[in-house]
Amino acid sequence: MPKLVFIRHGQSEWNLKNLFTGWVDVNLSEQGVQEATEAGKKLKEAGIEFDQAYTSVLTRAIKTLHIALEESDQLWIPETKTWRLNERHYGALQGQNKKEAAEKFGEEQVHTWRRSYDVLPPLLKSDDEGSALNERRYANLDPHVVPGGENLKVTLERVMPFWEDHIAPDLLAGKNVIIAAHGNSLRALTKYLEGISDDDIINLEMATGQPVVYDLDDKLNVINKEKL
Ligand SMILES: O=C(O)[C@H](O)COP(=O)(O)O
Repeated sequence: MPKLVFIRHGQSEWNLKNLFTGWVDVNLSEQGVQEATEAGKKLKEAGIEFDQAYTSVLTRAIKTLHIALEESDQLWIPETKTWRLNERHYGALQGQNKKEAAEKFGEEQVHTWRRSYDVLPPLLKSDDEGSALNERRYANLDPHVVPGGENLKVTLERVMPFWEDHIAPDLLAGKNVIIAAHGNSLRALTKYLEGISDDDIINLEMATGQPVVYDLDDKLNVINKEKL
């Protein structure tokens, strides 16, 4: 029975400042490093041995993975980084303070932007200097797939090809997999894996730095879910 572990990155510097982050590449805060270290200790205590790691191309998730793996003596395992596991792109909200946005646009609007399944945030234009099109790490992508803002639905749609092509085949081959990613890319995968409805997904939160361990059957149905 394969095990699948999701871990949202530890607290980031922008989580600490309460800023919309999305594809902006910010570092872990001191607390975030601590959370990742704790996560690694818990994985070690639980005796979970991984065969493969996946993460995004964003520093906060990569570092969380490395710290947790090092702490559990598994830094050597194969790992793959992909933009498809990035945080959802928060469009023109990126860099704005979440509390100030709620004062400006209203609590309800901001909650809808943050948690609804299919409402898009205000989009970032492709000629905006903050556009991901200006970043070397996305230079090999077809510019059409580089988003200017995503809702959870679009995030799920860009995560799924990677799940189908890489993660699911590993699990079907019996490998234990860890995915270190982000609040919303992991909410999208959780929705898929647990069959959560478009309405109910609004209530799902991912804690920073907390491993979520799934036992799956040989058809990748969830047998057990445990938060460490
Ligand atoms: O991108 C961000 O701002 C956070 O990592 C996730 O934010 P959210 O909880 O507002 O979706």
